[in-house]
Amino acid sequence: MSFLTVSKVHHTYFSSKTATEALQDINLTIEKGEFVSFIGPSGCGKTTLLSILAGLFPPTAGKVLIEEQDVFANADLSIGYMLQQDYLFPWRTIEENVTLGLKLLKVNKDESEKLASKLLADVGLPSIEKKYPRELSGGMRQRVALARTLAVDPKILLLDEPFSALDYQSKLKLEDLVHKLMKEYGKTAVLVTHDIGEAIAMSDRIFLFSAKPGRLYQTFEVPEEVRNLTPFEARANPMYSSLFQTIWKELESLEH
Ligand SMILES: Nc1ncnc2c1ncn2[C@@H]1O[C@H](COP(=O)(O)OP(=O)(O)OP(=O)(O)O)[C@@H](O)[C@H]1O
Repeated sequence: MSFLTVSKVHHTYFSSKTATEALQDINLTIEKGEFVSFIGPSGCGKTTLLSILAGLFPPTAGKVLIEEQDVFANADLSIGYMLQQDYLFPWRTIEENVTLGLKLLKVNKDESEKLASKLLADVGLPSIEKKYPRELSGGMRQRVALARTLAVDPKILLLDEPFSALDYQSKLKLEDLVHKLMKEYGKTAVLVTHDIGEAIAMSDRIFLFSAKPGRLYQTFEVPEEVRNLTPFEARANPMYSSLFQTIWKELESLEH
């Protein structure tokens, strides 16, 4: 049995006047510890599927199971979400932001603060516990958001374009960091991105979706040689360039 199974998922958004079919018959599996990306033309349903994986709403039809449990029916399945915006609370210190989820889980204060310090060091931000979000750069704030997400030890991390608001250098650095930590912590992750290069550099597999309605069009396996490199190093590998060309052409054919 796979770690995560998406089975016969359809989703239609209904309003009083219209029905928009966002996803049609999506079937896929993700293994434990795998890093996968969802890519595809705008409107192909990437965010809709990620929201369904997060259990935010149920699909119109079909099921999503994590370790054989329905994600929508089991609110206690711990799922980490990282978005384009960091959503840090400005009036709370960095430590308070990182430990917020732990507080809800009733972890004691000493233990939470110890974990926050370790995670902040892991994301390359030691000794900033007592600072406030306004004192940090965008890249630093996203690192804090990553520490906050990891603090609750989620079974899976759902990453919805978490690097897209950053400048290019910060984006590359954060990609390397997320990639390294996901491997170190043995986490399963799903990344939604518009950036083919980012998908190849970070993932084990890439799911390409077509639009109107969103269907799973093709799956690409990233060659092992590329997977064994950091995202930064991967970009200089000839196999990366070759896969980039292939996916680019497929994506272009879907957009015309
Ligand atoms: N809340 C909603 N109500 C109605 N229709 C919606 C809603 N959210 C998304 N849609 C529609 O569902 C389809 C899929 O949208 P979704 O945002 O999942 O695609 P996406 O691939 O993430 O797009 P993008 O790459 O532009 O972010 C689109 O046609 C969109 O207009």
